[in-house]
Amino acid sequence: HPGFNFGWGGNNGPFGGPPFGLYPDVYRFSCPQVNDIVMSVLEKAIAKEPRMAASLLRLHFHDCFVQGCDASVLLDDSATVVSEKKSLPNRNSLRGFEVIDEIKAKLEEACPQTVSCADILALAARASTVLSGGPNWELPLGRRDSKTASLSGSNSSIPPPNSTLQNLISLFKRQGLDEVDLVALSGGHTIGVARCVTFKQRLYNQNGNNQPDETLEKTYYFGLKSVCPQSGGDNNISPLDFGSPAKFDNTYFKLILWGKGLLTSDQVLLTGNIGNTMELVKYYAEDEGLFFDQFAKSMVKMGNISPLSGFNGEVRKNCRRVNRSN
Ligand code: HEM
Ligand SMILES: [Ca+2]
Ligand SMILES: [Ca+2]
Repeated sequence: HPGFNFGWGGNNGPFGGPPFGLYPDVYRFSCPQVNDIVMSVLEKAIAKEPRMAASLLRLHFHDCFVQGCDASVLLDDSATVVSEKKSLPNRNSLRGFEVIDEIKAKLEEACPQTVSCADILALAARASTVLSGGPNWELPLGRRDSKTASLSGSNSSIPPPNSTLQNLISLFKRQGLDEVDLVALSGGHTIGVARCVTFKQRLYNQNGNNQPDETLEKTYYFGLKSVCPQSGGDNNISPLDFGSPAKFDNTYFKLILWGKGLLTSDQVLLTGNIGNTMELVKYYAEDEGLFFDQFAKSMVKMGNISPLSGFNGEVRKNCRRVNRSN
């Protein structure tokens, strides 16, 4: 939108946020250093703990799938808010909130009440991808923050790890995302880990017959059993991509071809037998550049799910709570 840069990202005045939807240059005048600040905090955080990149990427996903990308996921319980942090997909699982707080604090110092928490999540997801060796992309900004959260939405909209391919496709479709987006974005599992409780069913009772998932490669299966016993050990963790858990690459797709996808939702992209997801897994396993290009496009698409703009929402001062109305 050249010519539309009026500094609307300021968000302080009566005109609220950008009236023209999201665009990359929103903070050009109001907070030109926004990306540098995000990058510098994350460089340190990820150097200290590589997994933090994965946790932040996932945070943006879990935000966007519930009420859109509005930072609803960051709100704590309060008199008016029932937090999403307690939902089945989120509790004992989502992490990175302190790092988001740190970025927000630095941004409030540099450009008070300007950069929304929803934009911080989108910027942190991109920075995490880049710092892990993945693609960069031009990121539309100008999202505003919600005054509400949806615990029930979080429970119903985020796909569970034992989803069938049909289920995954329909949950993504509800967000305006297609099968290409589903396969590319699942590639986010090229970094990070999952808890035993999220893949245990595959090891011991996939179809209610007390048998493991047949699509699990045998040596991988035995390895997983040692991390994830039939009873107990629910919080033991295993990499989603054991080939390169801290590197953003296409190893995730290669492992799926070899029957070494960790979650049911990973493996069914190959074996689910609907549409062209199998071909897409093969393409991305063969051609990392193709995966990177599509991942970037699909991240922009996911980041555009129902943003609040204009007069809607607010720019929170503290990402964990809504601003006071008086
Ligand atoms: C396709 C449907 C998806 C399902 C069923 C799914 C499920 C899961 C589950 C069960 C975990 C482990 C959580 C835990 O053990 O506490 C996980 C982790 C993760 N997910 Fe997904 N996910 C999906 C899509 C995505 C997407 C679209 C992204 C981002 C683009 C993503 C990024 C991640 C990352 C990076 C982690 C690791 C987090 C960490 O190590 O802290 N996932 N996912
Ligand atoms: Ca949200
Ligand atoms: Ca990897």
